[in-house]
Amino acid sequence: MHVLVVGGGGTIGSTVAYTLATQHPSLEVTLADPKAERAEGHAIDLFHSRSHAAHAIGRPEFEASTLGDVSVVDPTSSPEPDPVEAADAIVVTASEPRSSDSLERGGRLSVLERNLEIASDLGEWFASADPTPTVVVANPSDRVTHRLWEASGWPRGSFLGYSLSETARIADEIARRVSAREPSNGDVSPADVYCPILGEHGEHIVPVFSRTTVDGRPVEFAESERVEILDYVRSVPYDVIEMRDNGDSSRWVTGRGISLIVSRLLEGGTDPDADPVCLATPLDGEYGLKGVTLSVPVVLDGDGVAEIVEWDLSTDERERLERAAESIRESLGHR
Ligand SMILES: NC(=O)c1ccc[n+]([C@@H]2O[C@H](COP(=O)([O-])OP(=O)(O)OC[C@H]3O[C@@H](n4cnc5c(N)ncnc54)[C@H](O)[C@@H]3O)[C@@H](O)[C@H]2O)c1
Ligand SMILES: O=C(O)C[C@H](O)C(=O)O
Repeated sequence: MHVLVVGGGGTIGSTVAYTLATQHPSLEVTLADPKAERAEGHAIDLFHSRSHAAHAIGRPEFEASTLGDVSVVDPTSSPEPDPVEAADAIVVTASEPRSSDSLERGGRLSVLERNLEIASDLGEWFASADPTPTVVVANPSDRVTHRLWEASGWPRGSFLGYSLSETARIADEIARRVSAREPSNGDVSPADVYCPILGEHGEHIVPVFSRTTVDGRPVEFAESERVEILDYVRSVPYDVIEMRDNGDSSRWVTGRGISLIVSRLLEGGTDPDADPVCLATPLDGEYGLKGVTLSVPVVLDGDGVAEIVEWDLSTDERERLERAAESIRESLGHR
């Protein structure tokens, strides 16, 4: 199996590559980045990190003969053989560098114009290869996913815009709040919280409070609490950036979430009886929306989105989803 990480010399791309390479020692990983030397620095380090584990430290983690390679290509030099053709899954983290405008809430939109141009170029590159499931991380991820889909000519189900970190963030905040309500019951773990999030990866997130559970039981929040929960989810990635000297965004939760999605794609999809996962995919009438890409519940197979699941939403959730769609359409110039 082969994964291509486009933007693999950067923070998120190299973190995804590390996570995948250590989880799947035989996986071939290619890092595509115009900063090829920087990518090569990651590739050498990554290869050492995975080959390390074949040596006996008490016992080897895997058989040395199954070790996969980590390689680098410069996408601007028409690499042959084409790594897009070789890939079983692609991750796109290619992005304009973070600017001073991107350091606060709403900052994802500051790289819109340049990242749409990058997406158009990548789409042209991808177009000559067979459709391959592609997880899009570069921000603003829903708009970039939409542009990449349009430019590639691949089926819409090939594209999955990544927005899942918000699910981890909201679970953490809900666990804290529910624990504080009844301290005598002990702490609730975020692992016991289920709160899917639809909509935009940005200010227009739509937490589905009507389906939220703690330990499998429905949980209610007053409107004032919902506002505070939303505020936390929107702000915390920017607090993380600031705490890390405005250098990198949330590489660990993002790297882990993307690696989980890629792992499921390589295994042939999600379990049919598991909860759907919320990822951005181009819509064609689902939820009454067309010509826009935003996060909705999806079931995965080995090619990408096998099915978009249409949940019954509350009136407030539906209106918020429509507002998210409007905001995305507007910034793409689609009215
Ligand atoms: N969706 C999410 O949840 C989420 C989370 C974190 C970061 N992000 C976004 O992911 C993107 C990457 O973040 P980062 O911190 O890794 O940035 P980064 O600047 O460290 O890395 C971006 C990399 O893309 C490369 N690149 C630029 N143009 C390219 C092209 N045409 N082809 C291939 N590579 C190209 C750059 O050389 C650089 O190495 C940003 O847009 C960021 O906002 C999204
Ligand atoms: O890169 C960012 O601006 C933040 C990122 O989208 C995140 O959710 O961590």
